[in-house]
Amino acid sequence: MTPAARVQAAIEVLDAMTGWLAAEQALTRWARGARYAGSKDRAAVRDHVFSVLRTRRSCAALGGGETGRALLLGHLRAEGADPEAIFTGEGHAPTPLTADERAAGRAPTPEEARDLPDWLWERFETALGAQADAAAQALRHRAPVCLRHNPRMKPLSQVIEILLKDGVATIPVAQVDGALHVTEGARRVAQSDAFREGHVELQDASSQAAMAALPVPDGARVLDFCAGGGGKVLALAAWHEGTWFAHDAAPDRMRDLPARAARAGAEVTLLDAEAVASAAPFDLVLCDVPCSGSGTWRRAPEAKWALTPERLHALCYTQREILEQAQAFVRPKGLLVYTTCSVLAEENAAQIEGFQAAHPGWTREDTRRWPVSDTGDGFYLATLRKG
Ligand SMILES: C[S@@+](CC[C@H](N)C(=O)[O-])C[C@H]1O[C@@H](n2cnc3c(N)ncnc32)[C@H](O)[C@@H]1O
Repeated sequence: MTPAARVQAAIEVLDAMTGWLAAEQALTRWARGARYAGSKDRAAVRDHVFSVLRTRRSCAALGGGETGRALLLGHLRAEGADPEAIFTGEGHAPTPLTADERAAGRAPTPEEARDLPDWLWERFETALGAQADAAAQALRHRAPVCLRHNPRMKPLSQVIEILLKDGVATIPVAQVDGALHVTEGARRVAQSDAFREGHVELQDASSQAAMAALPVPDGARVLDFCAGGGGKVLALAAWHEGTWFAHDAAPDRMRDLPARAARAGAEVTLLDAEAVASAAPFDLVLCDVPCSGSGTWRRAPEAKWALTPERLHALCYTQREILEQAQAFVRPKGLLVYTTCSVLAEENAAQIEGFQAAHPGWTREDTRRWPVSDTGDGFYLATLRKG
């Protein structure tokens, strides 16, 4: 495909999403009907679509509208590219720009340039103060790809070499032991020997730093109460000796966990709700709760446009319910750990304050926040000890 044909494909994918078809679904549907597209074409179309979604509001201002064509036009203008050279109508290129399209578009206002809905900007300011703008700006750019080294396998220096042989270049992340920032070949990670043999896992550096901050006693019985794919419990199992349990209200979300655990040489027991109750109490219960994902919106940029105050309210309700359920499974003097990949105060500090108000016997031992940065997502951690 030519660069212009890739732009046309991205326009079609964005138009298919206007009925709220998710980006991944719209891309898959397009790829099924575009057998001629190679992996580089698919990657380029995906990059266009995700770049637009991260910066949708400023692209709409620059392109003069919300259609796929206007958004791509705005994106090209933002990148300093010459839209006339792409919108040629030749081959599979987008048809030439009309006079109206040439005249449409303007520089984004400061509000539009943040690429956040206004109601969320207010929440960013409340939660992050002077750092709010940096967070909004960071969310406009592509996310870093990070790996977690498994110290139970080969030493880190050897693993870096093994990855390099498979075309994956990495550099260690400062201040996060064992975290590697992929600088080249991110799309080759899943096929690399180092990944298939369990030397590394894909995991954001902030999540790794948060798990590394947990005081897990030797031999602890640990329950990952919202385990999903198990990234958090697998990180803990790689660093500590303990007995590891995983639960999720949607058990299907744990379907990859046994294979991931086997690859990492870890043993994790999956528990349904009844089994959690009979296996309790635990020394540490981790609640990596469902959240707005506001610290990770550069990976899932549709979410920042789809979130509503009502949906946020419902998420906060679920988070409270989860804490309430999970606290009952912690042994006396044990730890309850609450984490989100959100930067919003109502999902973070306010939840912990609410919990402590309802449960005065618990002491807060630690609270940490990771900003959205070049190497990691926005992340929040609070550790509470039962009285
Ligand atoms: C943020 S995700 C977890 C990600 C996972 N810990 C990881 O590192 O990959 C939140 C998970 O909480 C689960 N969940 C939602 N409500 C729950 C509940 N009431 N009890 C337990 N898990 C719940 C969801 O199914 C989802 O898999």
